[in-house]
Amino acid sequence: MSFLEQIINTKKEEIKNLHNRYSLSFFEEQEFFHSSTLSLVGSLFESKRLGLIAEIKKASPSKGILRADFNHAEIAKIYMNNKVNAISVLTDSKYFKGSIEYLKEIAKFKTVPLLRKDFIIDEYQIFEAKASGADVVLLIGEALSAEQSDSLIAAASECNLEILYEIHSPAQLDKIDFDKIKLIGINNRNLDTFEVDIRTTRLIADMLPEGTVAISESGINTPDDIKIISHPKVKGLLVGEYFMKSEDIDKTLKQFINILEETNNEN
Ligand SMILES: O=C(O)c1ccccc1NCC(=O)[C@H](O)[C@H](O)COP(=O)(O)O
Repeated sequence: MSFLEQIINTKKEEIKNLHNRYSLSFFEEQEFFHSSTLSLVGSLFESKRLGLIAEIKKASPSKGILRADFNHAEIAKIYMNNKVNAISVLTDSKYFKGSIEYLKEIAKFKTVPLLRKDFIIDEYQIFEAKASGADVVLLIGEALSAEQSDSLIAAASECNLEILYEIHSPAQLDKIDFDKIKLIGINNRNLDTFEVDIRTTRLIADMLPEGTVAISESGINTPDDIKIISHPKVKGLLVGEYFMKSEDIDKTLKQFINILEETNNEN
């Protein structure tokens, strides 16, 4: 069984519990379910530099615990104070030590769009995301059939949530309905082997149709990485581990944003 299949099996169990515990009306009764959302796409287009989605990620399956003194709310405040374009909140508990509660708490003081980062395979997870204050949901192409994709896209649209549709190989492009999907996450990490190759971004960005915007995800640390990723269709980066491992997240983030601004001025 591949690692992704293993995660999806865990999700199926979690979703059974979610269905048993909550009715759809429970989500509809939550305050966030009816509040307006913040636009990641809008933020990327308004940005004068390459966009940045900074991730809140306590642990990863490939590296284990990334940050011992982890405090989701403090990290979120640092990200917001530095005006990142969005915050990605890992809500998977088993493999990433995340929580949907982190998303709910951060949403109470959000000033930038929040991405629910999880392995979404069921509409209930979309309704839960909206009820917890998310603005964007991640859909992972490799984890979904065409039918599942269609119903999740419809549910996200019903909830007024934007979609970041993630792929990590050119073969996964064939499944995408580009009339509905405009924001593509190109994951430089192979989800089964955990291998990272940041050249994946340009390889796939070259194949995207006009009107599509890409975010490069995973394994991004240095100014050289940013240069290798640079491509007209790539409007943003998603960075987790690099910030999580920093002794001083605020300082590291400021330096990173300076590099993004300098890179922009050079182009
Ligand atoms: O992070 C992992 O090890 C991982 C393993 C298997 C599936 C997904 C995984 N990560 C999810 C992500 O996409 C990353 O958290 C995100 O792109 C940030 O990557 P990084 O900057 O390398 O932390």
